Amino acid sequence: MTLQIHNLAKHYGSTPVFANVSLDVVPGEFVAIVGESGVGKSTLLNCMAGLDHWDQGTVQLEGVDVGALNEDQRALLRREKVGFVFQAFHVLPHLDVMQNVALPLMLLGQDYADRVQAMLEAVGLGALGARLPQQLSGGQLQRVAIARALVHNPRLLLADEPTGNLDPSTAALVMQALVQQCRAHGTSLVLVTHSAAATEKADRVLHLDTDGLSQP
Ligand SMILES: Nc1ncnc2c1ncn2[C@@H]1O[C@H](COP(=O)(O)OP(=O)(O)OP(=O)(O)O)[C@@H](O)[C@H]1O
Repeated sequence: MTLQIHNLAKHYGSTPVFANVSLDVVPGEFVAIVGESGVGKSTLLNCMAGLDHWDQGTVQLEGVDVGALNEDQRALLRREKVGFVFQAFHVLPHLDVMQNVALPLMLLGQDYADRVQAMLEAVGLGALGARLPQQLSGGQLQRVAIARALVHNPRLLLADEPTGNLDPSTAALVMQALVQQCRAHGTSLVLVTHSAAATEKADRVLHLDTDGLSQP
């Protein structure tokens, strides 16, 4: 199992965000999570990556109990096993496209030249490696983020509203690249979104509300 969440509950102070969240994600599966604004979708995604703390329940990533790890151990697990794609792209402006995509491999101390170029070609950016982010369109920037998120072959990719800043046709191309690359790498994908179009290729669509995840 790539991800196992059991009975997760989270509060901010005395305000409950969600409770009773349980989810199993198998290798290569694409799960989309939808739900009203403010219901805790981003918070749940952050808990999956051990970036946020929860009050009750367990999160296991590839069989590792994330709640039992200290911050350094969580960071290491994340670096090896998880990739992220966010709405706001989060590419580093002073690094060129190749350097941005190489970052996860550099942090892991792995060889990157061939792998980065292959990843850029896979998302249709093979000729743009030397460009700076400011010289790219929104759709191209998000494809850089996808290449960077998958370059180290993580087991789980967490995508938080990855098409939120894109027009519908660019959004469709970005989702196609995201799903295609996850499938090609056997990477499980958990996507949080408001976009019905973005959920189209999902194996499962789940609805988050204050009392957990359910089929919509
Ligand atoms: N650091 C924080 N301190 C207190 N409350 C917070 C904090 N971060 C988020 N919240 C609250 O927790 C709830 C869940 O936020 P979250 O961003 O996870 O929701 P979401 O479902 O992803 O929303 P959206 O769809 O609008 O992005 C919201 O009510 C938000 O106001």
